[in-house]
Amino acid sequence: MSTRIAFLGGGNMAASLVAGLRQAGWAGTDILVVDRNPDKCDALAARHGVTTATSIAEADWRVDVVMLAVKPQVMAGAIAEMRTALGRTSRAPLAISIAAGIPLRVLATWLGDDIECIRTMPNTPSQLGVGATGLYAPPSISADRRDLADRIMATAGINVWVEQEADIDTIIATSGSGPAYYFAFMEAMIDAATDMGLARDSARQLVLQTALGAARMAVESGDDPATLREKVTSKGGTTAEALAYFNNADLAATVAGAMQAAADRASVLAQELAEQAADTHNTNDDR
Ligand SMILES: NC(=O)c1ccc[n+]([C@@H]2O[C@H](COP(=O)([O-])OP(=O)(O)OC[C@H]3O[C@@H](n4cnc5c(N)ncnc54)[C@H](O)[C@@H]3O)[C@@H](O)[C@H]2O)c1
Ligand code: PRO
Repeated sequence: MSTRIAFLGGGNMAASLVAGLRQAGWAGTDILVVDRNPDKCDALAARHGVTTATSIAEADWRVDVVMLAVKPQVMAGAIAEMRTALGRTSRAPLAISIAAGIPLRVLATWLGDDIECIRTMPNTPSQLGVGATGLYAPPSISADRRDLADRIMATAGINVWVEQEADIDTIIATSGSGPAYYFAFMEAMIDAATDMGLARDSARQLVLQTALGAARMAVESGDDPATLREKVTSKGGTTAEALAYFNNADLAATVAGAMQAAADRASVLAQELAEQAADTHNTNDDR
């Protein structure tokens, strides 16, 4: 029997995952996207043949899996609406969160006792099937449900399971936000080559193909990145000059600092949402 998946939120990341699922052969009719923005729904329906709904209340929630794919700041409200629409169904779907910075203990207060949740952190290259996803499931989740989450996220690229939830914050800082770091580096190189005299389009082609070539070598050659770097670097040559400049500017410390800032932001977000969840709980208790 087919597995029906709903996306709560049909934005950038959901669109990437839907593309990965469709490319892997998942039937469009088994995918429901619920997004209040009709343009997002229309675009996904036209491109991938998925079913869509612009209202959480009116969507058909008879699904096996719900991907929690709205922004962290609006997740509580969206889940509350979904919960009402779901009612106390006899067959609660598995929830898979892709949200940054919402711990499972907070999601549990929003989802209720009967909906189990697995936490994941995918990235946007999922849309090409070359994504990287980190996953964490609490010990209470069955092997079958873990396998289901693994099968779904594997349509997006590689999966890396972690044993403790705290590692998800490091994954956010590594592969979740990571594509943006590489894009920023590409932008800087294109600008520099253009400033140095190349036509922008030539600079763009050279920079992008170099990024693709370097990534493919790092993945496919069997050599580690340090060895590959050494193979480009002639003694007393041009690459050595550029790398010395990076070293003087402490590139490694800059990268480490940026990644720590991303992970710290995830914990701050988690703290804020935990406080918000506790406030809501207390307010409900006071009624
Ligand atoms: N973009 C990334 O690279 C990335 C990577 C990993 C994880 N994430 C996580 O994915 C989630 C979504 O991020 P995104 O970048 O796709 O955001 P986005 O803004 O592109 O998408 C969110 C979508 O949710 C919809 N939405 C908001 N409130 C809604 C509601 N009440 N009912 C129905 N739809 C509603 C919006 O219309 C929007 O289309 C976030 O939690 C983020 O942390 C994003
Ligand atoms: N994009 C989301 C953010 O910037 C989560 C990781 C990538 O918060």
